[in-house]
Amino acid sequence: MTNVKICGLKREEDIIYVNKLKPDYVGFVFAKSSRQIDKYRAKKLIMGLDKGIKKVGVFSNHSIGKVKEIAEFCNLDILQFHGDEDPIYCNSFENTVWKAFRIKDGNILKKLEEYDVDGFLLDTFARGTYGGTGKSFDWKIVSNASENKFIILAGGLTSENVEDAIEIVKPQVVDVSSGVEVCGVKDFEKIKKFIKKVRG
Ligand SMILES: O=C(O)c1ccccc1NCC(=O)[C@H](O)[C@H](O)COP(=O)(O)O
Repeated sequence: MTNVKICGLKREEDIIYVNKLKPDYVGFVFAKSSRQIDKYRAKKLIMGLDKGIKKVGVFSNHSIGKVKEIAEFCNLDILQFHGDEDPIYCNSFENTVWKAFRIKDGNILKKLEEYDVDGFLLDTFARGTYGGTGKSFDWKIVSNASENKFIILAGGLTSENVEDAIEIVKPQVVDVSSGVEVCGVKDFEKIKKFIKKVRG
């Protein structure tokens, strides 16, 4: 079964939505973004979150000390590194680590082999931004990646395309942000439809 991550929660309403709809993971963005929140807001939201939902912190080129401080303060389960973090950086934490790779073409696949992390998040390359673009990439490039790696597929997923994406990539997790938003905020019906399409 493919698990679901809903990324970029910011509001109390978002927590109410996910507590009802029960994705497997939710993401809090500490990277620079319109979805960025600080550790105090994240902790407040996490206190109201259903205990069965795993909490992912999204970082981008933060110092190791800063990540550890936020992870402990917010009691994060998973650290997702969306910037230019190298393998040594990624192995500096006790938590589960997912490293994001932004796909432009097949050349990036060699890069994955340099990392010994718990999950490989495959997202779309877009110049000048690290994630949350709402743009998808050619999934055929990574169609074999989940044979020997834990793959989180991201980038422009929606309730309309997620079934095709799962069929081609067979990821362990699908990750969505823009595709479940209306006017920049999370939308209950869109999240519901997305999860229904993934779980059947
Ligand atoms: O979501 C952001 O704004 C963001 C900004 C900077 C780094 C990472 C970010 N998001 C990480 C995620 O896990 C997103 O869910 C993923 O990039 C997919 O986003 P989308 O294409 O909007 O579904």
